[in-house]
Amino acid sequence: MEKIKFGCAPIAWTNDDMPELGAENSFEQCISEMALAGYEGTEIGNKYPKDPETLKKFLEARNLEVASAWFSAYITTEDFNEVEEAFIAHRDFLHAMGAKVIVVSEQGYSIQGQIETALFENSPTLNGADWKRFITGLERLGDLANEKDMKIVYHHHMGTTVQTTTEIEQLMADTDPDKVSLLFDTGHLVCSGEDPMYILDKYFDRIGHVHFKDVRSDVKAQVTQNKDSFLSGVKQGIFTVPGDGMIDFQPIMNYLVEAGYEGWIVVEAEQDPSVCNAFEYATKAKKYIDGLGHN
Ligand SMILES: O=C1C[C@@H](O)[C@H](O)[C@@H](O)C1=O
Ligand SMILES: [Co+2]
Repeated sequence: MEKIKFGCAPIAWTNDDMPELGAENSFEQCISEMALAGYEGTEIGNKYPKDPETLKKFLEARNLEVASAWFSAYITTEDFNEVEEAFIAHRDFLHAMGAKVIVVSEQGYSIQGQIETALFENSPTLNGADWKRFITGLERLGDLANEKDMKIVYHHHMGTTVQTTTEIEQLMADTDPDKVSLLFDTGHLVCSGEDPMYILDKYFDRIGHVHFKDVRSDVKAQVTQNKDSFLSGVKQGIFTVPGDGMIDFQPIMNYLVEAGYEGWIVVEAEQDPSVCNAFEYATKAKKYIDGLGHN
């Protein structure tokens, strides 16, 4: 792995959590615009070809690599054999695409997809037995990733069982660093009211993947006050690209560079592309990031 590489997530073109957002944007438009905006890699969206050879053809023509892709785990609520089977298929696809890390998020009890559930009041907490089941299952997924010389990077996320600093600390304390790494997502930390520099400094050695997402403070206040859901918040524009919201990315980038981070930084800013054009915002984000200094 050579130092830092910059990728972009397709969620700004078409949102897989709400496919009506950006339904008009095609897969080819999405990857062509990412490449044109100056990115070297992409994560994977639902419109991407499922066959690795076909996908490689499209990406190689645009000089894009696959950084990773999200896996929704239901360790706490579903039969683990099924979780494992789905994970192996996902792992093998990413391995064939040359990715080194697998984004994992536990979605058992998650309120992330519930359009009517107030985001800032209903984040789930696991009881002791569920937490133990979660940790055991997650480490098993880590073993499966290691079989292919890959690692899982756990995505802390609004409205899920691992959202807050305390929950991240618990997860890090209870898992083997050789089996479970951390994904550092600036947008989710700040949206939740956490201090991203604290997490970055404390867990730098465990961070294997980075999502750069910014937060609009006025929309966050509105979503909190109106008791809106995560999805409703996204539609209203709670997230945006780095440099367009309340987060100061300079100290974050300085830390990553000075500490010698090697891996992907993926710009991931889900918002309504009919309001905030995905290409325009991806370009603006890349310019902002380049202005911070890196590599
Ligand atoms: O990494 C992510 C993937 C999305 O599906 C999710 O909802 C988004 O907020 C995110 O950070
Ligand atoms: Co993310």
